[in-house]
Amino acid sequence: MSKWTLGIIGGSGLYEIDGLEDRREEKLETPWGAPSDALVRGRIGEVDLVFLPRHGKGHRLTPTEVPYRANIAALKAAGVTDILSISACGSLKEEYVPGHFVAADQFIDRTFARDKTFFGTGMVAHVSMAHPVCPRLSELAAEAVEASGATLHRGGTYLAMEGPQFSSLAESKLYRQWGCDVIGMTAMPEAKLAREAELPYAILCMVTDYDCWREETEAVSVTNVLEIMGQNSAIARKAVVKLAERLSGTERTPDPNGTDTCLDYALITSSEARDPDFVEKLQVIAGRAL
Ligand SMILES: CSC[C@H]1O[C@H](OP(=O)(O)O)[C@H](O)[C@@H]1O
Ligand SMILES: Nc1ncnc2[nH]cnc12
Repeated sequence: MSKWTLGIIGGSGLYEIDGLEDRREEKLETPWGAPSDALVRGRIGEVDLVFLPRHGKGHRLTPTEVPYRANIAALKAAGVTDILSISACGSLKEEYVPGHFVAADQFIDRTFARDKTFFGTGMVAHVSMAHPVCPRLSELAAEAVEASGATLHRGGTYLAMEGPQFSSLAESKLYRQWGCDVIGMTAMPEAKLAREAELPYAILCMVTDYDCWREETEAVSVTNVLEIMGQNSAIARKAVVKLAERLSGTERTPDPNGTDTCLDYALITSSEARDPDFVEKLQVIAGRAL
């Protein structure tokens, strides 16, 4: 039976998860350097979990400094089958109230100072990002949040900005006009790299603020983000436990959208033109398809 190994990337305010049996820490190096921190491994029921705090313990890394490639490569090397990201975000919609959760399913990538691909000279690949989120994992995560007592919105567009400064009023209004629902600084290129590593990816956004567009509300600041997160990170941690319990003992069938094998249709460089050293470097994330 094929088992689930859940990778959990914890964002701002989520530097640990609960309920892990056989908890142990593992320091890993990848061809793209070290991940944000040691991987925390353990088990809930029959599901293996691998947790990684995105900004490192103590929140040391800015959204630009997060080693996204090393993080995804480390999770892949650890045998993760699916990734759930948990991220703090601002609301761009009246009805997405601080304290609510959003299982976003689309992204607009406005980041510009990050390495966004594992591929390059000697090995070119173009994966599809039409549907960047795994609907199966997203639905399971949504149910786990609801079972933990929080309000959850299914679907939504996440605007990924570079940061680390928050948006100007003009930007915030523009993103609302674009139809975006939430704003954050980290889901890109994380979701793109997960796809390149053939790892289904879903995201739970914890709404912490109304960014700066809402006239009757004070503009976002770290103080109000931390306050709301303090009240809600317990729900996120509870949801992770419920998700693992729900998956425990169930077979992990192949991803319905084909992410497990998406490189079969994405690699374009002919065998003779591939750079052997680069192919070797890619083994950890793309070995199945090379
Ligand atoms: C602490 S407010 C800004 C910070 O919070 C979010 O982090 P994450 O996505 O890792 O939860 C946002 O993206 C910014 O990095
Ligand atoms: N308003 C906001 N903008 C960007 N990232 C955020 N993370 C939490 N709130 C945010």
